[in-house]
Amino acid sequence: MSEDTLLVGLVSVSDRASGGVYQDQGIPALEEWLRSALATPVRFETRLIPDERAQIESTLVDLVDNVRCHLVLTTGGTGPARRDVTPEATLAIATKEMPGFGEQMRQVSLAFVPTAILSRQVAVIRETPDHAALVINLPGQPKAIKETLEGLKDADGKQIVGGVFAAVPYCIDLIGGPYAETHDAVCKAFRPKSAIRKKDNA
Ligand SMILES: Nc1ncnc2c1ncn2[C@@H]1O[C@H](COP(=O)(O)OP(=O)(O)OP(=O)(O)O)[C@@H](O)[C@H]1O
Ligand SMILES: Nc1nc2c(c(=O)[nH]1)N[C@H]1C(S)=C(S)[C@@H](COP(=O)(O)O)O[C@H]1N2
Repeated sequence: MSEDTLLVGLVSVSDRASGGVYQDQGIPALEEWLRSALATPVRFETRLIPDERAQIESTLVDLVDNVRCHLVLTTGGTGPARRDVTPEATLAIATKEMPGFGEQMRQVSLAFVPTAILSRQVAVIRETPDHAALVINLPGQPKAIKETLEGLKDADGKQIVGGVFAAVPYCIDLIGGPYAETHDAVCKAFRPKSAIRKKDNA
C-alpha cells in the first residue's frame, strides 16, 4: 500500500444484519459513496458487528491502533432504543470530541427526515503515541450515509445544506494522515488556502 493511500475502516453495527436476518446494506453503501467521492487512493477494512458496546469499542480500537486506519465510519446504533450504544462506545475510545460533525449531520438530516433529532451520532479523534484517526458515527438507514456525507443539493447540483465529508480531508491532514482529494461534483472538500497543495503538473 502506498503512503498516500487513505485507509478507511467501515463498521456496520446492526443486530439483525450481523445475525443474518437481513443482508447488510451499510458497508456496501459506505464503500459505494466513498469510491464515488474520493479522487485519491483508498483502501477499506470492513466489520459487521451486533449492537454490543464492548464489541464496538474493541472493533474501533483494533481499526485505529492495529490496522492503523486514518478514518473510521460507523453506521447504525445511534438512536434512542435500549440497544443503541454506538455513541457511548465511540466516546469511550476517544481522546478528543469533535462535536461539529454531530451538529452538522443532525442539521442536514433534518432536511430529509423530521426524526433526524433522534440520532445521537458523535465524532471523535482517537490518538495513540504515533497515530491518530477520525471516527464518525452515521445513522443506520443505508440512505442516511449519502445524505449526511454529501448533504442536500438542488436539481442543478447546487449545495443547499452541506454534508460533513467536505471537512474530512482537512481534518485528516491535521491529524497526520495522507492528503485526500475529492471529486467536486460529489463532494467539494474545503481546505484553507494555505493548506492546499498544488498538483505536480499545475
Ligand atoms: N446494516 C443495515 N443494512 C440494511 N438495512 C439496515 C441496516 N441497519 C439498519 N437498516 C434499516 O434501517 C432501519 C432502521 O435502522 P435501525 O438502526 O433502527 O435498525 P434496527 O432495527 O436498530 O437494526 P438492528 O435491530 O438490526 O440493530 C431498519 O429497520 C432497517 O430497515
Ligand atoms: N440523514 C438521515 N438521518 C437520519 C435518518 C435518515 O433516514 N436519514 N433516520 C433517523 C432515525 S429514524 C433515527 S431513529 C436515527 C437513529 O438511527 P440509528 O439507530 O439507525 O443509528 O437516525 C435519524 N437520522
